[in-house]
Amino acid sequence: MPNPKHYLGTGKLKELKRLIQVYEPDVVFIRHNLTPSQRKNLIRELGIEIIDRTQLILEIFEKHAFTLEGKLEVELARLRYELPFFKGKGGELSNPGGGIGTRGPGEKRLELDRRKALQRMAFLKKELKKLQLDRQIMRKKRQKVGMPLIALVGYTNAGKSSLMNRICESGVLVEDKLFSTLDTRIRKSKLPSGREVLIIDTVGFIRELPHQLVESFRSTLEEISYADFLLVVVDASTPNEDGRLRVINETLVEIKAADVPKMLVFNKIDKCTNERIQFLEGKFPESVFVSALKDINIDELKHRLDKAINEMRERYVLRMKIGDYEEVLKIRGKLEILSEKFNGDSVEIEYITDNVTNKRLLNRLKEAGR
Ligand SMILES: Nc1nc2c(ncn2[C@@H]2O[C@H](COP(=O)(O)OP(=O)(O)OP(=O)(O)O)[C@@H](O)[C@H]2O)c(=O)[nH]1
Ligand SMILES: [Mg+2]
Repeated sequence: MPNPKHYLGTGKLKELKRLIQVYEPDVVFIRHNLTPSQRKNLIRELGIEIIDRTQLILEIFEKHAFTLEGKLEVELARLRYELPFFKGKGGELSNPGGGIGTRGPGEKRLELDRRKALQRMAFLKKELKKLQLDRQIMRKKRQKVGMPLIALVGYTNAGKSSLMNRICESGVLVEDKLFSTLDTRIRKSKLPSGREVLIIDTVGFIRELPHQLVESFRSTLEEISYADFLLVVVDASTPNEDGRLRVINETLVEIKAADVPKMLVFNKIDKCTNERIQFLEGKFPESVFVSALKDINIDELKHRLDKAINEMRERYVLRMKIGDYEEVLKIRGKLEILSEKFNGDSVEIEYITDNVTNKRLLNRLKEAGR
């Protein structure tokens, strides 16, 4: 049972004090989430900076916030996290000058900070709303361009960014105005069949992401659910792949991306023994084994990706007004039409296509307000 005052029990606290005396660290990291008062009490008790899980994760996200939206999200999350620290003790702040608890200058400052923080948070929320709209527009433009969007997902340090560099044309960022300067994590790649795809790098999943943080980064993570295909990147050289895969799948469910078709990519095989690779191959026969660093099997990965995207072909039936049929005919070449049934002012068509094209078609019809 964690001690409510310090989080650590008296014995642990004593031990920690001794360790601090011996090693004189600059900071102590607690691998759990502390309440503001626990952190305050610990800092007071130990006389040293204390960092808890949420703070550490915030730092990681800060490091990864390439986009304006990401940066604002991190700032908002940090303020949300820090807000309770601005609070004074038991009601003193809400009862200015009253009774025993006359406020000192320090508390006044705290109240000021708190008000400022709340103002800033309101501002950030407003800005984020605007950016979300921009993102929607961006997404629509991207769909019009018609390239499938492939997201690299997985744990931090699995090698997603390295893999992205390998798969994509020599470091060219997709800087087309279409994608705006907001999102520089998207790059273009040409697969062996000549099909062009967009690859998006994402922030690594972190185990037991604190709930308030999932909330804060929802829009960044949600982008994954709009991808047409996921490459789930796993570091093959570290054990417990099952645990990591479970967390990845749970996170994908949480961000509503569980239904996106995906392929498992084991990276860093240059660091693995042959036995380890054989073991994983036996366990995950559908996956691809690569080394982004040593450029092993990257061509194979591209071929498999090509094939997977082409195979996402299914049979669809769509009924619509005859007037809307022109939208369908615009991309007729990409549809294998099996039948057309005209009935009054509507038409029912049955066709086969890949689901990227189909999704795009449905979006077009939706956009046209139909
Ligand atoms: N040995 C080996 N190291 C690799 C390989 N791929 C990536 N790395 C190393 O692994 C580390 C992490 O690689 P990144 O590409 O930054 O990993 P990431 O998944 O983008 O990490 P986050 O952005 O933090 O989520 C770097 O030091 C890479 O050089 C590989 O195939 N083999
Ligand atoms: Mg990365």
